[in-house]
Amino acid sequence: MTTKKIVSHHIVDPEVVMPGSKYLANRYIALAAIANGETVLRNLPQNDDIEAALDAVGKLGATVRHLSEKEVSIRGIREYKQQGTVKLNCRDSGTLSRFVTALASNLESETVIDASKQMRQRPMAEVAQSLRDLGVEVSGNNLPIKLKGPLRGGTISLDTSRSSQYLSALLIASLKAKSDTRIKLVGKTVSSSYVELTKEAIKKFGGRVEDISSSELLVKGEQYLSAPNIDVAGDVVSSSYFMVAALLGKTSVTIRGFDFNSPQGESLFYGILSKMGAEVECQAGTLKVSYTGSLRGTEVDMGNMPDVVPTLVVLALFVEGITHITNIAHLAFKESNRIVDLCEQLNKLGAEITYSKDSITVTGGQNLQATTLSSCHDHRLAMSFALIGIRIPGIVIEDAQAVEKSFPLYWDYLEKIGIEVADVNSQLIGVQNGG
Ligand SMILES: O=C(O)C1=C[C@@H](OP(=O)(O)O)[C@@H](O)[C@H](O)C1
Ligand SMILES: C=C(OP(=O)(O)O)C(=O)O
Repeated sequence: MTTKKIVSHHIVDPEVVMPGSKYLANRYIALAAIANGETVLRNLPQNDDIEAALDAVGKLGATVRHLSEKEVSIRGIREYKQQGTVKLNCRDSGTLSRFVTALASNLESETVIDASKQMRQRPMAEVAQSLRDLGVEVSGNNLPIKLKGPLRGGTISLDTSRSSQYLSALLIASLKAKSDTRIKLVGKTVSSSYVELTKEAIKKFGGRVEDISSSELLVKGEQYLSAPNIDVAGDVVSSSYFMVAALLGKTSVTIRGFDFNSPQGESLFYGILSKMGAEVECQAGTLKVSYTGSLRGTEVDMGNMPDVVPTLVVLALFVEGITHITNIAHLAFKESNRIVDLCEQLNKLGAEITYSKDSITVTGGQNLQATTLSSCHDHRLAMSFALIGIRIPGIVIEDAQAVEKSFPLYWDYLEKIGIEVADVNSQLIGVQNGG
């Protein structure tokens, strides 16, 4: 386990360029794996989730070749049948677990899909049941799951009230089903902007998803898919940490190559910051966020911005007044319970935070004490908690290697913008805490 301490900072108007989006990369890798021919992906992020995704599609029969550090070529699966049972490990990736389970259903051979202990706890039943309804033999409702296709197509009812990833997974996999797939949505789709991201990615490969109504979609089977070259745009969620770092450091940040056209809800995070009093300038691919002297709390529905909730909660600790975040019940099913774990950790600082099943309320401006916080093995908690050190030097983050999931170079990026990060010997912390 790695432990990091935020020692001090001297952030002055930094400029940053984000690595490629893991969200887009996950979609392009899945689609390239079932495309007809070869796809070259450029500016691919290097992280644990993406390594696991490339490994998984390779095992399913796609040909993966690394052309350079950030460039990979994927030739789509030609034979939808493997010799013997294929075993896949999705590590900590929820997106991959859902996407690859659906994709593997196109194979007529057997696949066993497993993941980390943490991922085994996250829900999969909705995907498993839908695949059964589409003709796939599926054992189990949580990982590890064993399945044997093919995906025949048909009509299903899908509950998307815990995760949009189920729908994204089925939309992608159904493009290669033996016949048409009709998906009737039950319950309110959470994180719906991610479904738009999926539809856009499918379009890039020439695929089609038809919206029959707001709660029914149709995907024609055996579609021809092709996208020879794709540049992966910058990660909008990763950029949130640098915006908040600048505001806490009472300075500005310039983010080059920001993906303003992204349908992903989190791409509008800067709008919340502007409402809180930050100055925001958007200009031809460049986003600049500046501190203007004061920030105030806000009321915001973050149903479509799940992954930047921890970033906003950390900022809210240091602004005037109350920040009330609503519509986030689905955060309970992430790498950690991002309502309970996030708030319980921050309460250790002496923060005034309350939470309910679907909301978080933070009263800013409290007197906070530096202490040790656990990331709960959640990369987003680790990255957000580190920012607290800008205002309260001495914050220690345990299980800091969780960042490898999406942003292994995070600590280096912080150093580059002027935040001093130290490695801590965990035995020493035990002594300091009397442990
Ligand atoms: O489709 C995706 O890439 C994702 C969808 C969201 O999940 P939910 O739909 O489960 O909220 C998001 O939180 C996750 O990090 C990635
Ligand atoms: C929730 C996340 O990812 P996943 O669901 O793919 O594990 C995330 O990146 O914050």
